[in-house]
Amino acid sequence: MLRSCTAALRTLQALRGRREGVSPAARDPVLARRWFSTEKVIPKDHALPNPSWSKDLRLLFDQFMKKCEDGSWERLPSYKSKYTQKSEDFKTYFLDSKLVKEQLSQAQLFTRGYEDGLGFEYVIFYNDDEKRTVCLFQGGPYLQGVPGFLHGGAIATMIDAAVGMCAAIPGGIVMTANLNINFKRPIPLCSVVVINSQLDKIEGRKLFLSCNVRSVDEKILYSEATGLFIKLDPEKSLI
Ligand SMILES: CCCCCC/C=C\CCCCCCCC(=O)SCCNC(=O)CCNC(=O)[C@H](O)C(C)(C)COP(=O)(O)OP(=O)(O)OC[C@H]1O[C@@H](n2cnc3c(N)ncnc32)[C@H](O)[C@@H]1OP(=O)(O)O
Repeated sequence: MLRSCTAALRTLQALRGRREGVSPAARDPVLARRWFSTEKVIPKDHALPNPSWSKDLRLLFDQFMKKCEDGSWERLPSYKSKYTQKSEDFKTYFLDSKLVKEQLSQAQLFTRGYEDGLGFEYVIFYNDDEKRTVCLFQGGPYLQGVPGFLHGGAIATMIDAAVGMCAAIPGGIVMTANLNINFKRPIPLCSVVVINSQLDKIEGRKLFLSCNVRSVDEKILYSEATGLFIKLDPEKSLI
């Protein structure tokens, strides 16, 4: 069975421990054909070490992989994502789903758009009991802002992605409504930082999260953030 289209959502669903509604394959014959085809497309999981990873990043990765052994933590795979199950679910929120499908077939995840080591190198781990994620992030040379330091937009992007995953696992289909960041210290280019995200509360469709970005030795607090994510209303179109 074809797995490439479903990997991202399956991970989320598995972590959430439940499946909701009718399967998209049951609704979409094209997707169903793809799922049941014998063709095997194995997408590259980018949340794994590559030669550009620094010693710091590898050491932290190994430490968290150890924590995964008893099941308390889970490494979240990450794909450039041509056309994923998540896209399929999002499709229902757009008016012209055919057009969106064509566009999505070309789309790539923003944070995975660079060659290894040049942009966003990261891996996210999730702890379901504590409803929190830890993102290990090494920002490459193409993310420069002030010379020698990471661009604030790149930091915001990575915070959004990390906090977003922390919201999406319990919340399902969510979008960022508000992201508030205090940049306290500049992050040196190519250094490794740890982005800790925490789900604080859920009120109806609203998920409130907080986040901090620290150095590997935890001595430097680079940024702090809060985020509001909204679970999308299936009755409302996004556009
Ligand atoms: C993130 C999951 C992805 C999982 C996929 C895995 C793969 C890869 C991972 C990548 C992770 C990337 C993460 C990136 C996430 C993003 O950046 S999303 C892009 C940026 N965000 C947007 O473009 C959203 C634009 N806004 C909207 O579309 C809408 O405002 C909304 C959908 C957010 C909410 O609209 P609607 O559903 O109509 O809700 P409302 O009725 O308006 O509001 C509901 C309640 O929320 C309160 N609220 C809404 N917005 C705000 C706000 N900005 N601040 C404070 N409160 C807000 C609103 O008052 C309502 O509250 P009550 O119910 O009345 O109490």
